[in-house]
Amino acid sequence: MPSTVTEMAVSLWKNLLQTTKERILQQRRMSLYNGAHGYDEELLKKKLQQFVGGSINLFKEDNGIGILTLNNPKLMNAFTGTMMVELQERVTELENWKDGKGLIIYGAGNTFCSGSDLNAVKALSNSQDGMNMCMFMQNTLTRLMRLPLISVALVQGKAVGGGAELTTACDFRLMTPGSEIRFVHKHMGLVPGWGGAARLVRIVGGGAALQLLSGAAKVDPERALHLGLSEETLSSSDETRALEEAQAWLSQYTEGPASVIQAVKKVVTAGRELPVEAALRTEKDIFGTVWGGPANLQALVRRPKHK
Ligand SMILES: CC[C@H](C(=O)O)C(=O)SCCNC(=O)CCNC(=O)[C@H](O)C(C)(C)COP(=O)(O)OP(=O)(O)OC[C@H]1O[C@@H](n2cnc3c(N)ncnc32)[C@H](O)[C@@H]1OP(=O)(O)O
Repeated sequence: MPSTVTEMAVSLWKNLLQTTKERILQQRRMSLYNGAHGYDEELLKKKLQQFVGGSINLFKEDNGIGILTLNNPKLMNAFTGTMMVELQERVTELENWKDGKGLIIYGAGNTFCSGSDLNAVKALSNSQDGMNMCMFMQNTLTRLMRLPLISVALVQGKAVGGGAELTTACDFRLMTPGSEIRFVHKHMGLVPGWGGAARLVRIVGGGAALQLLSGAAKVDPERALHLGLSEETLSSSDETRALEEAQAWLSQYTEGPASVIQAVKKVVTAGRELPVEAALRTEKDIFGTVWGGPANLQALVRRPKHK
């Protein structure tokens, strides 16, 4: 039990900080869909587990950058059922990564991802399974988008269908020479269902999104840059070199303590997603987690000049 007034104040402040952190974490994890939407996640997961193959691998580097690999190169890294479930597991792992600052998503074998595995999709083509898969992937990709990490999709080769949608769940896209992003859904008699349309409109605007979806056009690095869909065209399309380039690009934004980088991403997420008053209140809460924190106190001692 705290005895002095100072100890009580410190204990109160710690409790407040903890509650704020828990509330922010809870908001981030909150799923878009649950039982109230007719969504039965456990049932869907059982079905997805029947479509095996490939893997989603996560390597957490000491510098706070996570490397997430879509690994099913035989099928151009198409998402099998087990890969969908694994992606959800990796996102949970990333949500709990205290030292994380950044994330790079890329595909094995010099290509990004060709969407969902058409073999699985065929077997799940009834409307209830389709809706459940759509809700499952929207939940996962929304959580991915809201991770307190600065995320980059490294697009080599092709990002097609659901693969194109996945790139839009990242904060940034970097493309290698000769690569393409293509929303082919129209040619499959579909529209995006993994949240890709909603996110694309926010990235490139309504007009350009309409053109890309209705034209199912191949977007090369030059057009992607022009549209603001990609940040930069890397110089190498070699897997190892492109990954090094992407890491170097990302490091300019991830330098500094994890607590501060994570707070930066959280205020931007709030600004992107919430009405302005709610975003301001969230910003205040997040500010409270860094104000008077170790990085802030050290900076006050150092008194750096920002010339
Ligand atoms: C909401 C998401 C949405 C949904 O399903 O609901 C989607 O994701 S829709 C989009 C689904 N994806 C596709 O329709 C892609 C179909 N594939 C292709 O167009 C091409 O394969 C392409 C452009 C990705 C790559 O072409 P490339 O010439 O470079 O390679 P191959 O065609 O020879 O492909 C090698 C090998 O991979 C198999 N493959 C590729 N993508 C898929 C896929 N999505 N599912 C299953 N299998 C896939 C392809 O059939 C080849 O295998 P093979 O045994 O040699 O025929």
